[in-house]
Amino acid sequence: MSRHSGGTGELPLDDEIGREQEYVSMLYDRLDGLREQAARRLTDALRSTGGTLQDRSQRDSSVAMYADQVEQFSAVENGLCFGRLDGADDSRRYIGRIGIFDTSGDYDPLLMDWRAPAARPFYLATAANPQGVRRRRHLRTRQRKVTGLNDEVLDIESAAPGGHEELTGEASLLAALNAGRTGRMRDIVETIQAEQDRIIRAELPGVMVVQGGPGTGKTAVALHRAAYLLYTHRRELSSRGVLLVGPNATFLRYISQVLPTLAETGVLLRTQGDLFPGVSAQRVEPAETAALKGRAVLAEVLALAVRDRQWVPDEPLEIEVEREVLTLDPETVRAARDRVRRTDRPHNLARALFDVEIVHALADQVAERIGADPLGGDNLLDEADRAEIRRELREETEIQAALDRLWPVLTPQRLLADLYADPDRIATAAPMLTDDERARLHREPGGWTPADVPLLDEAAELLGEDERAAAARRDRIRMMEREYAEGVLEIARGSRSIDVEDEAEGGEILGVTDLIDADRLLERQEEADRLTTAQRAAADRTWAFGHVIVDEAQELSPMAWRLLMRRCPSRSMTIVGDVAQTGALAGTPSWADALAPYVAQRWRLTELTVSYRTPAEIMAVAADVLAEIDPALRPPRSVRESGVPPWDRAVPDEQLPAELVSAATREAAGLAEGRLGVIVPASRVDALGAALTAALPEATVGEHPELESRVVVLTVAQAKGLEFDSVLVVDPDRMVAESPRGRSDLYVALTRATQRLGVLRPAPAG
Ligand SMILES: Nc1ncnc2c1ncn2[C@@H]1O[C@H](COP(=O)(O)OP(=O)(O)OP(=O)(O)O)[C@@H](O)[C@H]1O
Repeated sequence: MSRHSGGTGELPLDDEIGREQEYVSMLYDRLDGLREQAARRLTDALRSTGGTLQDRSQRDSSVAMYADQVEQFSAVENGLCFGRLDGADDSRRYIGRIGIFDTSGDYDPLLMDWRAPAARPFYLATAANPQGVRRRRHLRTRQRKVTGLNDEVLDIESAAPGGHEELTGEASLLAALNAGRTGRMRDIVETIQAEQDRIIRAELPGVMVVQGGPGTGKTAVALHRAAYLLYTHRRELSSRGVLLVGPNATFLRYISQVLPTLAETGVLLRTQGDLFPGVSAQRVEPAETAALKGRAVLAEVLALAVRDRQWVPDEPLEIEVEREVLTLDPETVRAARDRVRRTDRPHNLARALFDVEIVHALADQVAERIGADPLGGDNLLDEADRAEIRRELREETEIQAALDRLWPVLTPQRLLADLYADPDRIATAAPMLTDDERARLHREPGGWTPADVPLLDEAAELLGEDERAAAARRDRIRMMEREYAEGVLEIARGSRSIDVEDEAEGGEILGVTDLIDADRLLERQEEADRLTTAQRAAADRTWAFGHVIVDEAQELSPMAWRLLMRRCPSRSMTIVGDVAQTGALAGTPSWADALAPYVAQRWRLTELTVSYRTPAEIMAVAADVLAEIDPALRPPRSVRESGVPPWDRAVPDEQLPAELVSAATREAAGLAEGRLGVIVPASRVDALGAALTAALPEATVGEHPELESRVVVLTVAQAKGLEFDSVLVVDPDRMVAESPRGRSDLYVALTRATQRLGVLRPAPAG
């Protein structure tokens, strides 16, 4: 029989586990009850028809609410309850993923949401500062079964000898850190540490930067903060939404499970490449080109590119209208253009003013001609006649065609594609760039890169939204509404499985999805705002989020910052990253530089100092590389040692693929569970990836590698933010040589392992 740590001397462990099992089983019964109730209410709301507009709108919000609840109650199934706090006053509070109340009695909390203020001592209480807590208990569960306990008694005498006072729930923490990785990030709700808790629960307004070395839990903290903010500021944030931006699609897949298991589905996860609705930026370009496009000067280039489209012809422009020729001379066009420009309206919205100016000038010509007094007196036409002429001219296709040439209404995509495609346009728009830089911008149309997205956004601001853009937005919303309606029905269908023992009810629930399909649900809900906030925000470029969280924020270029700041006019932001890990050439080596244009000095810096991922032995290797990046930088302190020294071996280059295969085979075989990451220079990923996948069927490589495979081959850019139990870093010198920020890349590569690290390098020739 095992004993629980920090033994209490009260009951034998098995009895204690038995008691906790009774309580936990009761909580699961309640959870089932809540889920069934929500599923039943969802079914009823879906089935009911008719009523006034207000009834229908109310029903639509009920459908959304109950669908959400069913999802949330299902998502918290694993680890529903993970802790207990015993107070010095003999009170007892159970802590879990959601709050559950005793609805049959006094509404006492049976389970307290980890985000509630009363749950906070679970993360902060220490023996030195027990905050009214006598004992903190971590409960370990597998599915619905309690499998173990860890107790900490919070008084100085009973504190476990050799324990780290600064760690809360040390035994549970170390168990979590040493567990095999699955290829998906897990939440850390059971073992959040005090320095992390302070960041998670920091106040909502303002810009907070979280700087921390590799493995200090920045991503975990960012995700838990999103969940905390939505819980604590629900009313404020539920209508404006929370946006979380990550570095690439692989990373977003890696973290995608975390928020649902915290019962939060309302956060929009996006990469920079997805931040312009309607564009999916998949095209690849050289790092130097991306860096150039990220520079702030591109905002000026785009402004000039827009002005360049406001054309003044060199020669008079002749327009034939009903067999008569009207002439627009350059001076008239220039004067009209200058007057319109002075209004400072975005280009597309200013077009109407330009039309008025030009039509006026043309109408004057017509009036001169047809209204001239043959006797030499004043013109015979009055203002009403002239207005009629203007109205008629405006309808003429020839005139509209001329206006389209002089001041074309443009989409951001059109503007940018035309600019890139034409060296003359680039020359006019970018006089401040060098010849080489201008040459870099030139390219044929065909898809967008992530670095184009902030430029499209900038262009959209300069152009303004015209009718076509508004129509495209409505189409996107319509499409998402359909997906949403299908999602709701899927939840209704899925929720039936909870009811399998209740045949009659189960039959009824199934009946609903037979009765109504997504199209009808969509039609029925025509009048209401049916989409979740996150969905509406995703379709709308001009959406202003209530809070924006950026992970790996050191990678953002100045142009990307401009885009993000537009999405968050309230400047309520959490910016998470590590300037020592900056890989992108346009990324930031300084938070102050990146933020100064938007908030000047009004941002606060918080730091995470302990690495939970990287064991001390591996951190020592990475520390040497960090010192080469900047001798003033200090690596985070590792929370544990793995007892396994990292190895470093040089082999002749021609033998490197074979050596790598055998090292990977060995490492993979040594993993009881967990994952092996093989991180290689970008220029070698194809060849080494092919060698590994040929030899190891469980290996995967590619643009979006399958992270759940046991062996994953990736470049540093792909490995950013990820982790593996064991890591092989291949050809580190080439990694460093491949980019001006190569040392930061190597630092990232060396800090991805939770247990073991091997370095394989080609031996110097001769
Ligand atoms: N309090 C904690 N309890 C349990 N695990 C934790 C805790 N804090 C961090 N971890 C674990 O440490 C690992 C690293 O966390 P995370 O990926 O958030 O670090 P990071 O600072 O974002 O790293 P990087 O800069 O390398 O991307 C993850 O496996 C995470 O679950």
